[in-house]
Amino acid sequence: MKIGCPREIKPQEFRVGMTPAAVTEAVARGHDVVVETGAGLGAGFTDEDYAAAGAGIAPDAASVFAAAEMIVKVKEPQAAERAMLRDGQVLFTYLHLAPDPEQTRDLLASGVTAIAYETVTDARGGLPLLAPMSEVAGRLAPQVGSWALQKANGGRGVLLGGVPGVRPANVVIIGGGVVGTAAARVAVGMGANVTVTDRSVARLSYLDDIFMGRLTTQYSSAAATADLIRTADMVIGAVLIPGAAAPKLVTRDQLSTMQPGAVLVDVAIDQGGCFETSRATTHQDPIYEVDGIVHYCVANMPGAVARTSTQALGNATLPFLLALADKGWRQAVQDDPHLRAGLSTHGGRLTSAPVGEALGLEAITPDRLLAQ
Ligand SMILES: NC(=O)C1=CN([C@@H]2O[C@H](COP(=O)(O)OP(=O)(O)OC[C@H]3O[C@@H](n4cnc5c(N)ncnc54)[C@H](O)[C@@H]3O)[C@@H](O)[C@H]2O)C=CC1
Ligand SMILES: CC(=O)C(=O)O
Ligand SMILES: [Mg+2]
Repeated sequence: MKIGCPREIKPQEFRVGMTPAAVTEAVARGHDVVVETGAGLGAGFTDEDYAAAGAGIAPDAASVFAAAEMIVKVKEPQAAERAMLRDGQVLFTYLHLAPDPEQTRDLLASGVTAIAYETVTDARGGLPLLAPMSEVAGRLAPQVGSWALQKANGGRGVLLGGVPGVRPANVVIIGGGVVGTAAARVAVGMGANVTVTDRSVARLSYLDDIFMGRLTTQYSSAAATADLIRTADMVIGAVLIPGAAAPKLVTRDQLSTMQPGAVLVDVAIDQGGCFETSRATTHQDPIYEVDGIVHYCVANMPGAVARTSTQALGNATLPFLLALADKGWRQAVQDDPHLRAGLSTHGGRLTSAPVGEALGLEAITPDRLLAQ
């Protein structure tokens, strides 16, 4: 198969869809890989590294999109990229369609077969292609939140760990999955007073076990959230209902109950955000204020540590990428129900029920599509 890897064009996105190591494996199995010139530079991989791995180097994105039967990317295709997709082509990347009607419309209009990293599943109920980036974003969340808490950035001027004789900051993490657990690890390590909430008692029990008393767990309810945010210095939004738009768990009215200069870090922004006042920001301009509360809502947080993230993402995507290239998308998703869970559009049809529900569009299941 001809595999194409373009340079990411989302602002300040330095990751790349394939590492030279992934290229080597694909080429060894008889596939052709074409990489856009400069695609890996942000992650520390040069054109020479890709050429040595066996890739062809293309001068621009248009040549990559024209040549490739499968496009491998990181972020959801931007409008200029969507215009280059076509029927019969496979797109393998993050999509986050539920909060994004324009992208959904364009993917359907193009006829592309789009497989979303973030809804591919594993045998233990996890999301193996989301997890590595959630590990990164979770670790970054207290780091960027503590920067936003600094006075010069609009925050309340509170040091996360406090100092002897002065209390540490209160950090509330809503959602104790991969992001929430990684955020808790770093926030606890920085000396904050951490509370994690979740709707899964089993998950809270796991967190209680592994943190051995170094954080507090709380069942997530509207009342518990209202109570916790009043005294919070930082609230990290880390909930997920796979494929669906994030539930809004803090309303605008509630901001006035919070301490002025407190910080909201909405990691769930890529699924639309879990605070009513969240809107996606970029690494260039990451924070804004609403009613005295600082919001950090960068939808591609892992792009900030592009080398680590590219390697972690590449490790996770490689087996799926090889299956798609070796077998073709239809056989690959037929053979693997976990990869099938990522199938989002094909030939102008939406194959994700949560996206259909979020956007009011008709969707059929991947199983029905394959049976036709
Ligand atoms: N902004 C960014 O750059 C990035 C964003 N993300 C996003 O972060 C979010 C979280 O991802 P993961 O941790 O991997 O998901 P996950 O599935 O591991 O964890 C989500 C947790 O939220 C819990 N939950 C669901 N509804 C809840 C509620 N009402 N209250 C409290 N908890 C609730 C679930 O029980 C689960 O434990 C996703 O939207 C993901 O796309 C992930 C990586 C990068
Ligand atoms: C998961 C995601 O949206 C990201 O890594 O950018
Ligand atoms: Mg998006």
